[in-house]
Amino acid sequence: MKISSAESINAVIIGASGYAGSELTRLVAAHPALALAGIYVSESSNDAGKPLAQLYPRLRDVVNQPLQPLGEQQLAHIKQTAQVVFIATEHDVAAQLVSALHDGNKLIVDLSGAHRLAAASDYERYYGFEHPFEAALNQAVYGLAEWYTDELTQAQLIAVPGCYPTASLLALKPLVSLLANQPVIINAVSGVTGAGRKPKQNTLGAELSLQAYGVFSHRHQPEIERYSAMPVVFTPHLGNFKRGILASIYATVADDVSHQDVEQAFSVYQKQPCVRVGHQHTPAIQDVEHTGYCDIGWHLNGCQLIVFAAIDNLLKGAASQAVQCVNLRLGLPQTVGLPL
Ligand SMILES: NC(=O)C1=CN([C@@H]2O[C@H](COP(=O)(O)OP(=O)(O)OC[C@H]3O[C@@H](n4cnc5c(N)ncnc54)[C@H](OP(=O)(O)O)[C@@H]3O)[C@@H](O)[C@H]2O)C=CC1
Ligand SMILES: CC(=O)N[C@@H](CCC(=O)OP(=O)(O)O)C(=O)O
Repeated sequence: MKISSAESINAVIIGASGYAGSELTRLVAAHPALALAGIYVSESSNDAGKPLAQLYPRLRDVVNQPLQPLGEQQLAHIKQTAQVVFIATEHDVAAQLVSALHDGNKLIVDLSGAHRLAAASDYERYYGFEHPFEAALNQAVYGLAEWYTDELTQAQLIAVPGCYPTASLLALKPLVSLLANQPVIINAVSGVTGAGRKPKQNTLGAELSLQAYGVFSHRHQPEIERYSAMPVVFTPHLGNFKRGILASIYATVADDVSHQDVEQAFSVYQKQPCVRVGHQHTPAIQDVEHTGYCDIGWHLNGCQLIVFAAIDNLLKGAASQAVQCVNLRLGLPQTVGLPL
């Protein structure tokens, strides 16, 4: 798929009323090369027919379209007319949608985890559903934009990384050759929008605190291990704030690794517009909130390396990274339409 300057690409968003989908809708509506051709929720959704701006008043006069129920007829219409389909639904729904829509004529961008792991059996183990379309797992390109740039220019199906893996992998991947053979520890805290808009007991205001969850069992552990090619101990934490992730990563470097070596490793991001790195920096969520940046800070003391990475979970951790990937796929500068 190539575009000329006079042409805009028809893009639809399924799951547009969710936290990730609504951010994505805002970015696509303002994107100079994309035309927002439809926004969808489930067929029986309570929000079907409502303008998106009724749910999110900050989108008044920004997105005027109504949310459409996704029935058979709408699915057939998307199949015939859309050039880019963004999916921001639950993982199992996304897997079914990719299976229904995948035809080689459109770019599918899946923000869920349904195409990030290697084998159908991983989905039974870590996601608790039977994957309907195993062949898609081989075809999907992992959308960590700074690292899979060449692959993304050819992709038909993009698996946008999870929010915790985005922060963790951007911090870890440059370091792989410097680390000693010791487990890497990742402790990451997320704002509550990471859990989605559907109400749940543990996301009620009165229940929120700061608490670990998913100990030794979170589905992002295999995702981080797959794309860093190293064993990690990953522990997510839910915080009592709305958005953002701070990952604190503890690693041991090999005996002869110097400050210059670490500096050199992170210079891989020198020309990357969405990643900002600083020696002895301690990144804060407020500095990346509502932006598509990942801020990284590193500290070396002898062989002990501590790296911090901060992102907005809904942007670099989901919606803006999805747009960054589409920009690469369309041959555009990767920052077009990104909130930087
Ligand atoms: N929140 C985050 O920080 C991140 C989320 N993600 C992933 O993105 C996806 C969306 O997450 P999030 O926005 O938080 O979730 P939400 O629960 O906030 O939104 C889910 C959306 O999907 C819609 N939906 C549900 N079922 C269907 C269906 N059968 N057909 C069409 N639309 C449907 C919902 O609308 P309705 O129910 O009314 O139909 C809603 O619009 C998930 O896979 C999540 O794991 C990835 C990275 C970060
Ligand atoms: C706070 C919170 O609940 N976070 C979510 C992660 C959200 C995310 O990145 O995404 P994927 O589901 O797309 O992998 C969780 O731990 O399940």
